[in-house]
Amino acid sequence: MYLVIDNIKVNLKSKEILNNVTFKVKRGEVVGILGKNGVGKSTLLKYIAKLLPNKGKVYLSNKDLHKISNKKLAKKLSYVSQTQNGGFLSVYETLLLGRKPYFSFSPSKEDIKKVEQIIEKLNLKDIQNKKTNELSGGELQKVMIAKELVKQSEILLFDEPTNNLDIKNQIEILDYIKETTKKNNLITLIIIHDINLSLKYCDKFMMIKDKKIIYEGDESIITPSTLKEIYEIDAKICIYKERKVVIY
Ligand SMILES: Nc1ncnc2c1ncn2[C@@H]1O[C@H](COP(=O)(O)OP(=O)(O)OP(=O)(O)O)[C@@H](O)[C@H]1O
Repeated sequence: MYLVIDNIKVNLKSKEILNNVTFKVKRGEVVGILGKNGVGKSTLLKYIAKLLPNKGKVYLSNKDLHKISNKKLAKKLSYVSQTQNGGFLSVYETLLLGRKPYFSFSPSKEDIKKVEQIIEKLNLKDIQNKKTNELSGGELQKVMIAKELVKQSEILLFDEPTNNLDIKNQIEILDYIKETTKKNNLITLIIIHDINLSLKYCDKFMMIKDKKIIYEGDESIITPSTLKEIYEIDAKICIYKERKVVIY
């Protein structure tokens, strides 16, 4: 079963941002989206998450996800944006809110169990009673990722999920995202600027330029020449412990 994006076109304020974007992602795969600032990476994720005026042509098992109710879509798909705002709810309450698509008035034992599991897994115990507007940027980012992960949806969309995190937290979050994608056969799309991190965690890559995906495939598409074309940089690639590493 695949997530299929079929020839989408996105205009924002009458400017064409994406045109002729088509791809499919297999279950169990983490796909890294690469490209320069402003090429439309976030726009692509927002489109899939049904957050833009343009809609349609996003299929999961032949079903157009934009034609199901928002409540059903909220269960199927999780989206974490690039910027986060805290509020007056505590971390614990915020995580419970992540389970909201599954309950009407009060959370079930199952919802509470899932929240406690993610607190444990992502080491959030020390901050669970803090209000989210009293967290550091990195803590807040981690909580907002956890809030989406606790939903256990089939499709995970992350827009630079680790940009505020220290290296230990980056590894912890990306390890968990990869582990849960494999274990639960999810579909994960992740915008990531650190190419070496993307090489460590992504199974496939999409490179965006000129409003479309110009390269798509496994790590073999990450080469000095594609990096030059995408980012206009001179990079070298070496192999360290059987892993491809990009040197800028
Ligand atoms: N609400 C909007 N209205 C009009 N134009 C927009 C809007 N949001 C984004 N854009 C424009 O769309 C283009 C793509 O933006 P997008 O945020 O998708 O880029 P990106 O590749 O995610 O960039 P970055 O790496 O900097 O996050 C940019 O030129 C941006 O100015």
